[in-house]
Amino acid sequence: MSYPIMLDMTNKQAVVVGGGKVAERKIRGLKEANANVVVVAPEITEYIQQLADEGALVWRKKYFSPDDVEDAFLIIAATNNREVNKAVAQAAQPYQLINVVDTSAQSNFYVPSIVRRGKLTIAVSTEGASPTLAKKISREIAEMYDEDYGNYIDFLYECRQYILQNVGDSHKKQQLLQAITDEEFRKGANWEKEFQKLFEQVMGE
Ligand SMILES: C[C@@]1(CC(=O)O)C2=NC(=C\c3[nH]c(c(CCC(=O)O)c3CC(=O)O)Cc3[nH]c(c(CC(=O)O)c3CCC(=O)O)/C=C3\N/C(=C\2)[C@@H](CCC(=O)O)[C@]3(C)CC(=O)O)/[C@H]1CCC(=O)O
Ligand SMILES: NC(=O)c1ccc[n+]([C@@H]2O[C@H](COP(=O)([O-])OP(=O)(O)OC[C@H]3O[C@@H](n4cnc5c(N)ncnc54)[C@H](O)[C@@H]3O)[C@@H](O)[C@H]2O)c1
Repeated sequence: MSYPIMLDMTNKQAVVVGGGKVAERKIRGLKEANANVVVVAPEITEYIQQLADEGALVWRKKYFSPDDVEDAFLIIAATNNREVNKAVAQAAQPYQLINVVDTSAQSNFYVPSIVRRGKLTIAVSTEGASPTLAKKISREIAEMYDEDYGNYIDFLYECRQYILQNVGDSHKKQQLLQAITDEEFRKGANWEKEFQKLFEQVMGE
């Protein structure tokens, strides 16, 4: 059984070996998470080229060599050559995060299928058993949580900060934190106003 975590990749170096369509998908995810991306490949897709042109990533136009991953926090081996991918895995130190896209046994993490709604991230993984099913399930979940959830989560964040700062009584704190996540509350037309009402009510009790 794997241990699921959310990684803060801000300003951390991610080295992606290979520049094809699988590498591209991983790079999209890494860029979304503000990683410093380095791509090592003799050839890259149009999209990766575009990012390189914009200076949004560093392209080392070359075949892989072990020194490419020396400074990496996270490594993805995504070439179409199993032997090269294996060499990348072997170059990784035990303390580096490594994902080999064609041999999960050489990886120490999998990339899940995700749904994002602002600060809400839902990750689905089958631990490599069926990436297709993981994708299917995450598409089903995407239907359940519409785009507006992003705004709602931002609002919850603000509310929670306010509650933590202003409410000492742990029971009332709990009551408020619970109430703002009620389905009924979320469906309300004016969250701010409803929260104010709720706050006064609970604090007045
Ligand atoms: C979720 C997602 C995330 C992402 O990549 O961003 C992801 N694969 C996705 C799609 C996808 N991958 C494949 C197909 C074609 C159909 C099929 O074969 O089923 C499709 C479907 C499609 O493309 O539509 C083929 C495939 N994938 C792997 C192998 C090798 C192997 O199994 O050994 C092969 C066979 C290669 C071959 O021989 O051709 C391995 C892995 N793929 C994983 C992740 C990790 C485990 C995920 C999990 O926990 O289940 C793992 C172990 C390693 C890793 O890459 O981290 C992403 C969906 C993104 C989305 O939501 O849109
Ligand atoms: N994990 C996944 O989600 C997933 C999904 C589909 C396929 N795959 C596997 O991923 C592999 C890659 O698929 P793809 O469609 O991206 O392939 P692709 O042919 O589009 O791209 C291969 C890339 O590897 C580069 N490359 C080849 N030799 C290299 C070397 N020695 N050093 C550096 N770069 C090198 C090429 O220049 C190219 O950019 C496939 O072999 C397949 O087994 C994984």
